[in-house]
Amino acid sequence: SDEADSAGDERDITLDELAEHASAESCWKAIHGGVYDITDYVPDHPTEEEVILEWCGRESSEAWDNKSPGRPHSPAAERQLENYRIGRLVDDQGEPLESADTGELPSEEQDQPMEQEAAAAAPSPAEDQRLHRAMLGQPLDGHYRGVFTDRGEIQVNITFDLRDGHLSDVNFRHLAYRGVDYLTLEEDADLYPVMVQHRRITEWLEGEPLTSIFALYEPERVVDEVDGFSGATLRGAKVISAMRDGLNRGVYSWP
Ligand code: HEM
Repeated sequence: SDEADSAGDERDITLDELAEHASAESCWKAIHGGVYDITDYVPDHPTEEEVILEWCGRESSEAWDNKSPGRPHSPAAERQLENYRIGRLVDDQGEPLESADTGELPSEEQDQPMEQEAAAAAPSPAEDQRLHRAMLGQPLDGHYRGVFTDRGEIQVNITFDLRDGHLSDVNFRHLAYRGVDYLTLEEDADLYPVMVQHRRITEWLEGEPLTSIFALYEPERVVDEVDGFSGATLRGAKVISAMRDGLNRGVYSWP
């Protein structure tokens, strides 16, 4: 019967035999446990031939699953691939191999990358855009002023403009801590680098969406070390607080 014929066509193929078909004249690939003779398909593949030829004779599951990083081939491509199946990949003992590296079973293969992806995709608090939009609402375009005050001392007074939800002209009107006015520090002052770091914050925010202010909870994302002062010396939380104070007060003046 046909069924017996196609079952008979299914051969056990080792990595050594696979490796003998590594050219355009005879191009075999192993993908998730199957071996495919795609010699006739190569000219039809929708890329430069080199992209697909470099995998001839090799275990190619990684390449198949990542046309570009994270983008697998479509279900239509999978159906097409099955037309070229000639056997299954086995090790020297004749045991089926899911991929050349690990010999994992298909079910394990599928579970693991998804868990890893979910872990990698979970945003840190500084990255959670949905939460940030919920926290900020939809502020109007305009010019804003806000302050952060601690124990009676105004430490941060910041001004900024919003246009289409994006920041511009972010400036400190006042920046002080324990009686030291950072904005009037001389260049040779010990704390001058901290003022430089705060300036970098305002430069970094320029043109960014408003939600990006939350990145300042992790200031090392935003500023490098300056003369031995790390991002940790910055009080990003104060800047965030001052900006949110400005938003709460509402538009200070219209553009
Ligand atoms: C193993 C090495 C392979 C690599 C590195 C590779 C890479 C690519 C790339 C870069 C594209 C570009 C278009 C896009 O981004 O959608 C693509 C599309 C495509 N490839 Fe491959 N490919 C490989 C093998 C194959 C094989 C063996 C087949 C079928 C027998 C195939 C079928 C297709 C099809 C049908 C598309 C159109 C888009 C889709 O349906 O996903 N490819 N491939």
